Amino acid sequence: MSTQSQCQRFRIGYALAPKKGQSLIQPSLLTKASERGIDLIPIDPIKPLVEQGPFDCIVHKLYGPDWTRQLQQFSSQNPNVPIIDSPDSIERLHNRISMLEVVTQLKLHFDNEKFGVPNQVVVSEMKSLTSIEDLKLTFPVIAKPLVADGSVKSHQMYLIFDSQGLESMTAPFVLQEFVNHGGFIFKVYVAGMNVKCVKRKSLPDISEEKLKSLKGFLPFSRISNLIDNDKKVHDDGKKNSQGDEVDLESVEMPSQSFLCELARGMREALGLNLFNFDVMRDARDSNRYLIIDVNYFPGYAKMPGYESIMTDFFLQVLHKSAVGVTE
Ligand SMILES: Nc1ncnc2c1ncn2[C@@H]1O[C@H](COP(=O)(O)OP(=O)(O)OP(=O)(O)O)[C@@H](O)[C@H]1O
Ligand SMILES: O=P(O)(O)O[C@H]1[C@H](OP(=O)(O)O)[C@@H](OP(=O)(O)O)[C@@H](O)[C@@H](O)[C@@H]1OP(=O)(O)O
Ligand SMILES: [Mg+2]
Ligand SMILES: [Mg+2]
Repeated sequence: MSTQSQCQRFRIGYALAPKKGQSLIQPSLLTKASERGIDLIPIDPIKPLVEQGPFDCIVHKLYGPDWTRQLQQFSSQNPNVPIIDSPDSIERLHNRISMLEVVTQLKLHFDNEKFGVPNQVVVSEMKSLTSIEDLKLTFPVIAKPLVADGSVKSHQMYLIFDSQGLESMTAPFVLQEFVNHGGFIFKVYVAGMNVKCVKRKSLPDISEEKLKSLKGFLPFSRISNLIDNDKKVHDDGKKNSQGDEVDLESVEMPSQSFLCELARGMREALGLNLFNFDVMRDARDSNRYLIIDVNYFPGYAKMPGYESIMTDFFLQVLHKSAVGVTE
């Protein structure tokens, strides 16, 4: 998109929790957006949205019936102003089953790559829990909260090694098979048509040998949320299952065309513009990719060059909206 002429400026309102606003709306983003004709304006969630503005677009990551009502009222008075994204579409990512169902329903085919999700089941109540074999899973498994609503507890997980560990859990939770994947994951950030893949540290592989010595369960949370500054994946044993240290730098990225096509499919199926998804490369088959998590409006500021990517996205939305109006 060319730089906007000085006379034509766009106003994008953003409604974010204070901590999120501070991490995303950095001076570098404000400057980049302004240079390209966009003013990013904070929305006060306490005041009526319809009394704020005018806006050419709204981006948000707030939840709750009152905020949804505010968005509906604003949309009814401003039907041509894009709301990024619709609360109904976002809601699908707040459940760890529905967030991945979309992936299993994608009708995409690639020459080399295979993709899917790990085997998983919902345990709604402990009394229905029988054996791991009945669940058609094998240890180790990961217990993840069924609800992924952004609360701290929605990121609290447990690596489970045996039936004793399983019986220690509190339902409801999703039980997902643990797949060895080399101690790193790919985090694929999507902002409209813009797709950016980064590498992050992950749980280390668990060899059959090591599994024999592991008992009960091991709690963990948000291990892939931080950026590895030294580009190395360090696990507790400092070695992956092959016995050598994993160097993120040496990890080969999946093909960009595969990721872009996967992102396009998810974007259309989810009806969302702003999300990322975590992808593991199966340690047993380097062409097999497993999607394990989809997050709404993630931490884009951790993405290299996020200022240009976000501004490109904003301009694409504004252009589409302007063309839509004249059509
Ligand atoms: N099925 C799996 N097999 C192996 N490792 C896994 C699996 N699922 C999750 N992990 C590891 O646990 C980490 C956290 O899992 P997940 O991404 O589902 O949690 P989250 O709290 O939603 O994370 P985020 O901060 O990305 O939202 C993953 O990044 C990966 O390192
Ligand atoms: O800041 P937020 O509350 O949006 O936290 C999001 C967090 O971004 P940040 O921690 O860098 O900000 C994201 O990390 P990356 O995937 O980008 O690594 C991811 O963990 C999301 O799941 C979180 O959203 P939530 O699931 O909790 O709603
Ligand atoms: Mg994740
Ligand atoms: Mg997540």
